[in-house]
Amino acid sequence: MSTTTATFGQRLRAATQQHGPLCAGIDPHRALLESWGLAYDLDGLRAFADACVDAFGGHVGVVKPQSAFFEVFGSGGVAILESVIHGLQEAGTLVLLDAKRGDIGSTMEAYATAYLGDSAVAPGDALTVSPYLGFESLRPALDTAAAHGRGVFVLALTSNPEGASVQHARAGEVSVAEAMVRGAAAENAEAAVAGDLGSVGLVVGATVGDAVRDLGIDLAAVNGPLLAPGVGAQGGNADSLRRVFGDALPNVLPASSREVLSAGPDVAALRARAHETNESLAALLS
Ligand SMILES: O=c1ccn([C@@H]2O[C@H](COP(=O)(O)O)[C@@H](O)[C@H]2O)c(=O)[nH]1
Repeated sequence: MSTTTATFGQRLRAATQQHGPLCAGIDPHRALLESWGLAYDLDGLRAFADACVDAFGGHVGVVKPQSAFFEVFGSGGVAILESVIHGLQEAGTLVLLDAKRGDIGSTMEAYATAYLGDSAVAPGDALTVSPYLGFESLRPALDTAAAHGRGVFVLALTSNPEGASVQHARAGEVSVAEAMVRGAAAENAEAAVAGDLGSVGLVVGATVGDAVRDLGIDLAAVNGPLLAPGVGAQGGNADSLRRVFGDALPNVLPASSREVLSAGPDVAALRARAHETNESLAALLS
């Protein structure tokens, strides 16, 4: 008897239909820990992480821990990141690990195994990846994710102003960003035929203004989730999401870290902020 595993795209669609589109970030900055009255050390990191898991687990569809803020504490920080991933998943929340990995074949294979394989210590449901060694260099992550019902989010038009110098550049006929759109759309073609959301997403910042229009990019053609960081602290809001995404708004996963996290340390207040943000985003995207 064969069993079928739901794809990441299917799981993500179900999660956002249940809870709303917000992707809540967990970014334990020093300033945030201190504003919560926590020390910037492993104990403070653990307390911060536990509060986020309590507040978001089972209440937010998808959560994005930023790996760097855990890695900075060494192996103890990585262990806390692993417990965050397990805690959220046990509560039924999808985890998009923001680690932006990207390398050549054998090394990319190791990253794919480490973050997306079934033998990984704490595999995310999806991983952010950097395509600047070429879209096809991501093949091990694309294939490992697909084989295990997981997803990847490929950087396309990042929210930082410096990104344009690389991502708007032309590579032959098309911009670098458009090449990522084409790559993701090809990976999602089968899901599109089945009427499902694909499992290969793109990262397109909420702050990129008219770049999508100016570069002639059709984001709806991706048929995959569009992670939109930059909501809140970086200045992105409902108007900017409309301006950037247009027809592709239904596939947008707006991401916000500092704006949501600033409601802590009280778990109920943090959860309430996530609910309010989700409600206003759901009204925008519906
Ligand atoms: O283009 C990108 C890609 C990733 N990020 C990440 O998202 C969060 C944003 O945090 P805020 O506090 O909501 O500004 C952070 O982890 C970034 O590394 C991004 O901002 N832009």
